[in-house]
Amino acid sequence: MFKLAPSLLSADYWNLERAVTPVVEAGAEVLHIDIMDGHFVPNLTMGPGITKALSGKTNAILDVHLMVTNPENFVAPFAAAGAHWISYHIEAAIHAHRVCQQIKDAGCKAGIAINPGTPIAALEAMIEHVDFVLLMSVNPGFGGQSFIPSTFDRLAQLGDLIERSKNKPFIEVDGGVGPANIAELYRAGVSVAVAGSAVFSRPDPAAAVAQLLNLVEATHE
Ligand SMILES: O=C(CO)[C@H](O)[C@H](O)COP(=O)(O)O
Repeated sequence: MFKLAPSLLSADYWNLERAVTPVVEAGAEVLHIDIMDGHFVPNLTMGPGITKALSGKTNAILDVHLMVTNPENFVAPFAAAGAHWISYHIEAAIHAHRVCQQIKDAGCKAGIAINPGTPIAALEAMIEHVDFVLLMSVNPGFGGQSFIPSTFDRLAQLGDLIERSKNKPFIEVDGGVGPANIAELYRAGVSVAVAGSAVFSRPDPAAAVAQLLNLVEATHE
């Protein structure tokens, strides 16, 4: 089942409740929470406090994307704060297998994220272990960037890798997702699409969610 994951990076931090409630009511089942450390990526965002503030206040899945070095230091605090899914970067994890196990032991789904410049083959050893792959379709660090078209080739490569694997992680795509590409991404095997500016920078975020979900739904007609 396809899920839309609005990214809080583009939400109104002044009143998160007012930002989040209508998009969840409009059908967004996942809230994507971007954690940036100013080191792995050149930007700073939030810590576990925001995740904790949302935990128990919404039915949405809390999807924490760690764009940090030393991800092993941040699994426990985000799991304790109420994260349901936690992803970390293959480029940042020296002990990728250990981090995956930490996430699962904490009771969360484990995702491995990969940057546009990293070969898909880098995921080979982890594909048997993770619950999902977070394929970046922009270079991480900022919202509102343009979707990188070669993501579609990479989706095909990732699909082949998953096909050869006994484990079947789902695919989440993040960056530059909007009305122009969401249906094609779904057809290419994406189960969860992150959308920041295409939801929260629109005048009516709930209507934007409905439009994006309808575009996916229309592929079944
Ligand atoms: O991880 C991210 C940036 O690193 C964001 O989740 C992503 O960029 C979403 O924003 P937009 O949909 O505006 O591209």
